[in-house]
Amino acid sequence: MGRNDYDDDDYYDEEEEEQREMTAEERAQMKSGLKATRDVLGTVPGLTDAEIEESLYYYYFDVEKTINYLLNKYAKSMPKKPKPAAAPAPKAKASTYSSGYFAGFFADTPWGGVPEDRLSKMIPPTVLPGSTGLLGGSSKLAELARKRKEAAAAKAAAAEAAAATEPQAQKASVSLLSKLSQKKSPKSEEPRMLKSVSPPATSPPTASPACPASPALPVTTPPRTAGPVQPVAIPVVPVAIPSAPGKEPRTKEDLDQPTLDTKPKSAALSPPQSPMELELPFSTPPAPNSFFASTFFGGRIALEPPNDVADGFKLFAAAAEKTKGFKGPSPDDTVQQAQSGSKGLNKGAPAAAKSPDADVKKIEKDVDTMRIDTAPAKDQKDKIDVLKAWKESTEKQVVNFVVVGHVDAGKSTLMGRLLYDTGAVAERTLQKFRKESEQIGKGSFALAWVMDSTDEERERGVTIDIATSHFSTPKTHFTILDAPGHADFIPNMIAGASQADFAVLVIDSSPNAFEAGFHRQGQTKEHTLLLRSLGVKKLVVAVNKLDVTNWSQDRYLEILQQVEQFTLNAGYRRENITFVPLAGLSGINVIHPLGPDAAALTAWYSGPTLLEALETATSTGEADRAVDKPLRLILTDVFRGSIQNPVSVSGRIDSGHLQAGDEILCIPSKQLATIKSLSINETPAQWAVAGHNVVLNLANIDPIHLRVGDVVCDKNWPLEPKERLTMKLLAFETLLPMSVDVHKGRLHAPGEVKVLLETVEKGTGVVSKIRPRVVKAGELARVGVMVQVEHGVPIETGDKVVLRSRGVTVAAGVVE
Ligand SMILES: Nc1nc2c(ncn2[C@@H]2O[C@H](COP(=O)(O)OP(=O)(O)OP(=O)(O)O)[C@@H](O)[C@H]2O)c(=O)[nH]1
Repeated sequence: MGRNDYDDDDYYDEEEEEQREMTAEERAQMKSGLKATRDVLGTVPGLTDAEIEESLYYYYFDVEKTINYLLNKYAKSMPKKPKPAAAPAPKAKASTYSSGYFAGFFADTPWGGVPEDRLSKMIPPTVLPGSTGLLGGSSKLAELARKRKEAAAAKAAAAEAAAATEPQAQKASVSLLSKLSQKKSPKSEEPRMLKSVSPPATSPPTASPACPASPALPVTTPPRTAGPVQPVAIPVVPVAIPSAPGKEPRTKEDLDQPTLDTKPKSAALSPPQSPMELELPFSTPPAPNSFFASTFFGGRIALEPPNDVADGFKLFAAAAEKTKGFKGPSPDDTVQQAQSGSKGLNKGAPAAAKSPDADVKKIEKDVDTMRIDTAPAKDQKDKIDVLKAWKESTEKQVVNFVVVGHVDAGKSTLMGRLLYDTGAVAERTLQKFRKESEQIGKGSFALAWVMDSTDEERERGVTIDIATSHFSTPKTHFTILDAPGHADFIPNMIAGASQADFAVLVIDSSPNAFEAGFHRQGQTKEHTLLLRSLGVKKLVVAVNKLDVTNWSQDRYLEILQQVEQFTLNAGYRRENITFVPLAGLSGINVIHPLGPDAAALTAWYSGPTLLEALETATSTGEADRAVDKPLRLILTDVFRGSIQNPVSVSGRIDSGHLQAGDEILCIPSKQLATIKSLSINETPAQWAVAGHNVVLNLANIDPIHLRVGDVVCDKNWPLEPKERLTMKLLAFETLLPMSVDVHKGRLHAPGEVKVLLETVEKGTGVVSKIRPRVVKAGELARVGVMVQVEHGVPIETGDKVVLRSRGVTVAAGVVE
């Protein structure tokens, strides 16, 4: 067995673990942890240093968890006034994840090397009230969210008024959380975070650190009376769009709050404002910087190592959770379920999902239909030489791109403009939206509505999937991938990015807006980095809203320099990045550079328009396509095309090619099917190659064998479904043996990080530690992941996979 292999018994050896000597690093951690714990707890009768050390060891030197545990254990003997827990968290030791740490992880990714002055503070995408747009909610969604928010606020106000007049009624209606906020007795001022998680019932158990005996977190239990919020306990519900109504967006100060803050977070303890919040025991609390963000920026600002108090809560949450899977649906499961349950999604749900009480006539009809659902596979001699046909083809090339950027950067408006100016949207439609948007005093959103209006997704009320819009030029058929919605942002983005040839990064150049999107709580950097780690190599950077700066060349260059430096450090090659100054609202330099209004721009700019940049990114994209590799197509939908086509599937061909009459293999069901006919972007076709978005009408297969996320492949080059994956990955968060969601494009499966095989040194690839107990954020490692899906998942060597846990991206890497 190779050193990277693992099997069912491959857990840590408890005895061996207990007997082994501590390393120098561990001894140092022990020393600083002991001091930090004592600093917070002070002298507690009966609490010895040995016990603190034992607890620290058990909790992987995590000070916060240790304190949590000891506080609970010695609650009774604690002095009345414990040391203010709001005191600054024990200073993390200097991070080893300095800039340049990640160099070499992605072959062409010079991670790090970010100059000091460019170091920035990043946060996960913020849920801003009413925020809208691509990868962040459409304008219509914003409207929906706003209305919901208003309704919720009105309801809350009414409840408050009623409560003021009738205390008894208040008592009955007020939620547990509001009770908590009312009980702000001195006692409740005790360090709440410290009490947030129940430690093991007795003394630190001697169970294997890999399989802590601590109980699983009470996933569904509401907080106890004096208990704090449990940020990790509740799955994200996609419809819980706004943060606490009326609450200001998070400030930098919020984010800088030490975790040991004794003050209850107002978002967590304020009375619920809506029925949704009554269900959820907390509003999204201000989160500390994610390690994902910290990892990439190598900054001093947020790079506490995992044993630091500030991140200990998260680590404890992960460790305390049973490694045998989530107790209920994982956050990403919740998102997926919400998506699947939405009206209209997966129009043709597999027959297996139908009720057994289906109408007999319907069954007969289906049987009849199945009779025509047979198609002979083509003889070899009838086959088209697809590669030859493709090379000789004068057909338009087909290209997908995903649009990202900070909230309000103007993504929807810009894409609306593109659709309108290229003729994909009729003048009449725009007029209609102008009128409608003006009626609600938001005339400037008309173009953004164009973007939303082109897809039936918005008809469903909530955009629940990746929406697509199309436009064409004489040479190219473009598909815009739009994955709106905040709560399900990352899974959708993973799916969107996995289908994209390149990305358009939209930047708001107006004063302070660029800085907000790029430096502070902005999403610009996080989007860009996540895209890169998902394999997107090309960027078109749209420096938008330059009209606001009077087409200032200086402003354009200032932005260009900063973004260029950042993207190069993030692993993009200079030749794959194109900057375009423009204004989506007026349309200057989107597809037309000229005109009287453009004089201020053309005075100093003679580069490409946005459309030209898209075409250029496209042509370089062709070379990347694996047209002559084995066929791989991940299903994005399974549906009933028509009576003649009872089983249809859609997706983008990742590699290889296919043609009508081909016999294909569906994985993981391992069922063969025949392609009766196909279409590319709704146009009937005889063949298709990598990069094409196709609908395949299948014969000789029961739809019960087909699921979204399955892979269609060449029967002669089958893909073996895997239950165990060995991954080389970059950890964005502390990684332990823990439950995770495994994402590859649309594929989404529950799994478990089963064994940490080794950590690997940057650049050199030399193994730095075998069987580490944890992989810290920022470390490169090889890990074994077990997928908890019958028959395994269609993932193969070389695939890029993202691991998420409790709605947070914890690692991304390549399957070995
Ligand atoms: N002056 C000016 N304003 C613009 C331009 N493009 C967009 N805007 C305005 O910026 C605001 C936000 O535009 P959206 O297109 O909704 O931005 P978005 O990035 O899609 O927003 P989210 O979906 O919230 O992320 C709207 O009021 C637009 O009218 C532009 O080129 N110039």
